[in-house]
Amino acid sequence: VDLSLEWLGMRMASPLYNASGVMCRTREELDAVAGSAAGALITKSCTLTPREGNPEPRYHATALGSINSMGLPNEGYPYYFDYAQQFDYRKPLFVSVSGMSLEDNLFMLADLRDRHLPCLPEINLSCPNLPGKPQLAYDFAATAEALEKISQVYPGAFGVKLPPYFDPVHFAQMAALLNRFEGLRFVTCINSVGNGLLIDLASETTLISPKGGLGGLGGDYVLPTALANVREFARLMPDKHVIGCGGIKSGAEAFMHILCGATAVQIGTCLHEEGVGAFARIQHELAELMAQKGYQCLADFRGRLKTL
Ligand SMILES: CC(C)(C)CCc1c(C(=O)O)[nH]c(=O)[nH]c1=O
Repeated sequence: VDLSLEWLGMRMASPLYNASGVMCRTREELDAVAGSAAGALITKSCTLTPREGNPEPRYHATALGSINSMGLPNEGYPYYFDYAQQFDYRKPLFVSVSGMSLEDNLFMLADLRDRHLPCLPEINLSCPNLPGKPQLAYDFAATAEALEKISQVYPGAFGVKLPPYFDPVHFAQMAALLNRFEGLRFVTCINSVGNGLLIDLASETTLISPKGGLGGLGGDYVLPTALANVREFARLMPDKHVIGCGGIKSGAEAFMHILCGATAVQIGTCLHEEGVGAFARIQHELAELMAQKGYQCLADFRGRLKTL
């Protein structure tokens, strides 16, 4: 069974890598992912200057997944761009960018452009918007304007990290918008399902501190939403790659994401809970599943989900 893939001029020995935000804030964490069975790695979303992030507890895992309101804790963009400068590129490296404003995003992307590095940016469209406005990716006009300016500043291939959508009209509007940008070569679906609330029954208290306990959901909680977003955007944007993220904890969910059209898949909650050993385990389970089904390579089943 062959788990390798080639896309956008990059070769990956395995379709699995980390979701931005997990196991990727420090160079030690990034090196652990790079030294694991992961096929690639991506950095924590960075901002212009270092950020402490929100007060703890800001992450909590349950039997069904996780909730987080980290608040973009990161070392500042030069830390990650310097990591990308010294990286050996034996596997692809992506840098996640999530400026606190469009100006910050443009400034960081111009710096990345001028470094002429082999890494590709994944621009986090869940980044904050103007006060009183929803996150950028839920404000279509603002997203269009941002992508226009980003495309002018950054000539190379780039991708975007999308929050989940839940309405067919939103899938259609977002895909039509994203299809206008040639330089936008991939979308990563999905970011955490926003503003959930989990409660500790004994203490009658929220599980995390920030935002009155509201936080982004990951894990089993989000698999159906992640699969729907991957399948809809892969269908609506046939010329772009879709990277699947959300609810992957075994070969089965990795298989399902690829069946929905994902080129590669990212692991978040499961990686946070299990550590980098999850990559080899999930990879083995995926290979087993493919062998049982008689598939030799990922292209044998990618995007082949059947409907009734
Ligand atoms: C939610 C933001 C803080 C605006 C962006 C960073 C981020 C975070 C975070 O740093 O809280 N958590 C997520 O699950 N997804 C994200 O994109």
